[in-house]
Amino acid sequence: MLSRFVSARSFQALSVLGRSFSTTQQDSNKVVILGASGGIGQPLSLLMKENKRVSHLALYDIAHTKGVAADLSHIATPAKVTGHTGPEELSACLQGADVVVIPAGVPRKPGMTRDDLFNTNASIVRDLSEACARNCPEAVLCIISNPVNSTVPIASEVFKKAGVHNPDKIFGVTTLDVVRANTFIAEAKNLDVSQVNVPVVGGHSGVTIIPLVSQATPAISFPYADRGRISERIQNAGTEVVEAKAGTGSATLSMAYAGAKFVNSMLGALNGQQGIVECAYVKSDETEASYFATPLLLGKKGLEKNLGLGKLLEFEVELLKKAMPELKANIKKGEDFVNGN
Ligand SMILES: NC(=O)c1ccc[n+]([C@@H]2O[C@H](COP(=O)([O-])OP(=O)(O)OC[C@H]3O[C@@H](n4cnc5c(N)ncnc54)[C@H](O)[C@@H]3O)[C@@H](O)[C@H]2O)c1
Ligand SMILES: O=C(O)C[C@H](O)C(=O)O
Repeated sequence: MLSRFVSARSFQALSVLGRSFSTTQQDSNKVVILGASGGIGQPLSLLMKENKRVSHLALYDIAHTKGVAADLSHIATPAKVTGHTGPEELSACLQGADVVVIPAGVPRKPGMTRDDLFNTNASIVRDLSEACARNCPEAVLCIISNPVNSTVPIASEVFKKAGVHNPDKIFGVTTLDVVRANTFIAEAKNLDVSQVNVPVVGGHSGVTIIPLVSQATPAISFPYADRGRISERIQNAGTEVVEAKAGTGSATLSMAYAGAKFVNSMLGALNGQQGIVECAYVKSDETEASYFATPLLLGKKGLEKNLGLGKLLEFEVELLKKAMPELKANIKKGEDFVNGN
């Protein structure tokens, strides 16, 4: 009940903010983007440059960052933009950060799973997390790099090793799953998409993505077969984009939109806005998986209250059961990677 109530309020707050996710208020926040020259990094940086909550936008990548920063710096919005290239410029980029967003790493090609990215992206996220733990241990981390089911545990283990772990400040960004669920369900039911909010829980890969259509706002229902079809489409939406892009990458523009939405919510909460709820993948006691996405009430210190799973339909309980083995294996793989097991 609380979850419904808070979700609806947060949804109204976001509606008021409008589609650019900017506010009329000028806050003083440093946002860092690691992987800023990439397919997600560039449009996400553009959206962050437009956000009035951002006073300093610091962009880091191993290549092309100076050009992206110079380009964005000409936009007539208040955020100061700095560009940082290569490991020797990483510490300066991170110092004083309030929020660090990580879209660094390789994307999928057709035929690959997100777990197939582990070999390349695990060490990228580990090394960037080590730099965060050293330079901005108090910052909120928003991890986009796949496989999210494993990269979030990797970052947490790195922070634990450094003695600075705060589970309320490490988030796997699963907002794109919610954005897709809202879009597909609004289309199917001929609703105004700006009024639709569908929680998506679990992880961020295939069967671990669990849309909770029974908890949608406004309340909707589907016949059993349609419920199965729409849930599968939400679970496979990333693959739909990977196949349409035919070897040139995965979702970038919709991910930038989703990332900007999540970071704007986070900045709002960190700066004292109340009642902000987003689904994200965090350290969790809600299920037998030690990391799990659920609706979260955000606050001045990051995660304020996990709003949990709520009441599930039998259909959703079955989805949850199917997700567990893959999710638990992905989490263990990430933890073992850092701890050398
Ligand atoms: N969480 C989600 O919902 C979601 C959605 C879409 C994509 N993704 C993931 O986001 C990641 C990035 O996707 P993309 O399309 O932007 O890829 P991309 O290849 O276009 O961009 C990645 C960027 O990361 C940079 N990079 C590589 N190693 C780095 C390092 N050590 N430090 C800093 N930067 C580094 C590259 O130079 C490049 O600019 C992928 O892993 C993809 O699977 C996640
Ligand atoms: O599908 C991918 O590989 C990228 C991302 O996780 C997505 O959901 O679009």
